[in-house]
Amino acid sequence: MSRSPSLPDRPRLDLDPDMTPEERLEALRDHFEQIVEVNDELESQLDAAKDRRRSLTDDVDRIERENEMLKTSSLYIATAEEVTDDGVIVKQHGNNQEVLTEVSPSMRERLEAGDRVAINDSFSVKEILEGEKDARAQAMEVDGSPDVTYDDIGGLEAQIREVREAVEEPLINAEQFREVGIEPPSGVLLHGPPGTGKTMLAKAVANETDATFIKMAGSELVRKFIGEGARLVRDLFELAADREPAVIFIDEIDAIAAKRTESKTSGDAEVQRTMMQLLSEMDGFDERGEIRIIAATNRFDMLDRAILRPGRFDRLIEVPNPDFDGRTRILEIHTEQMELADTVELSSIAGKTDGLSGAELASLATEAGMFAIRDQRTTVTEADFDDALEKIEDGTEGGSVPVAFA
Ligand SMILES: Nc1ncnc2c1ncn2[C@@H]1O[C@H](COP(=O)(O)OP(=O)(O)OP(=O)(O)O)[C@@H](O)[C@H]1O
Repeated sequence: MSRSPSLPDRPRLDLDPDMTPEERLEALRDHFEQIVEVNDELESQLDAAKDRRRSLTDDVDRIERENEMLKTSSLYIATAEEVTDDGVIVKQHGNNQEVLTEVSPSMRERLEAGDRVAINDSFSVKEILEGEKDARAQAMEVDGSPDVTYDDIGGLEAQIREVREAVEEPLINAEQFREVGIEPPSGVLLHGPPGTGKTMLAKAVANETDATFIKMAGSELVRKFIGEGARLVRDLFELAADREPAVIFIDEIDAIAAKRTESKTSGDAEVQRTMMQLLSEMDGFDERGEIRIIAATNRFDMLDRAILRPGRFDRLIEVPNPDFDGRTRILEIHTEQMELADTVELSSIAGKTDGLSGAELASLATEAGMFAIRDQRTTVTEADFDDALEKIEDGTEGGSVPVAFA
């Protein structure tokens, strides 16, 4: 810090009684000039001091802001790896940095190895993230033996054929692919409107190949597990390797693989990291063994084309809303267990339901059953289907899409 400049000496007036009036006048003039000089000097010192005060005030404001930011600054997510006598070893997510840190005795009592914790810049454990212990379990749906079969899927014969060829064959006849010397498609992307059977297709392939079905929803990765997307994608592939043969199903992939937008918010950076992790997992996937990847989207137009390059999601399968035959078959499937009146013509209902998805047709069947129950009947009539259709159409017009009962 610079020292304050010293004050100028106060001018002295020495008047000798023996002085002539002229000499006295001269001395007074000199004294006056000295006073003016000192005054100028003091004024310039005052200006400098004011400048300095302004700059110090700016510094104080800046430090106060920084202090405020530090007090409210983000915490990082880490896993407590080991609780030792010397402290706790935590591993920060994202950069995998491991540090030994101290915790308060009360926190230490509650902390167990494997807990997810929030740490600050100096790695102090600020919080134990209860209930979120196993993000991996929450973010992924693992089904060792899904019970959906191809027969449960209506109206998607061509899509079933393509999925079988792209996913099932390479899993069952891996050796044959090697002998012929061709690479099976890396990933399959199912795209089409919501509720058309994309998830069912992925589950049916896993069922048919006795593979574990592992589902992860892209939207959840970016909404619920902020800051952990990339790690969870890595975990997903690790889990699939542990459980092979496995079918990885990434639903709503558009949430992590949308075209890059102009904005550069931290949220975008995080989504970007998650997508890069997915791409790198897929690119390093030659030695993957018996793992196949299926992704699904309702927003094909939004996808970043990088994920469609060869070696990534290079087999595109469109899964549209069902046509007339498809709707008839879906209605057959979903009314199989229902007591229908002999007069019910499913083809007639299919004729009235153009534009409805498989999920909406499933919902229609359930709603029709509800109308019969309300009327205390055990047999469902075509009028029940008409009432149900009206209700579903009202719901759709109001903006809410009916929920399908799987
Ligand atoms: N083609 C179909 N055949 C029979 N049932 C179907 C069909 N499509 C959808 N359904 C019914 O709708 C439910 C939801 O379908 P599914 O989850 O497979 O759709 P999705 O295309 O994955 O939807 P989203 O894009 O919203 O995730 C299924 O459990 C089933 O009851």
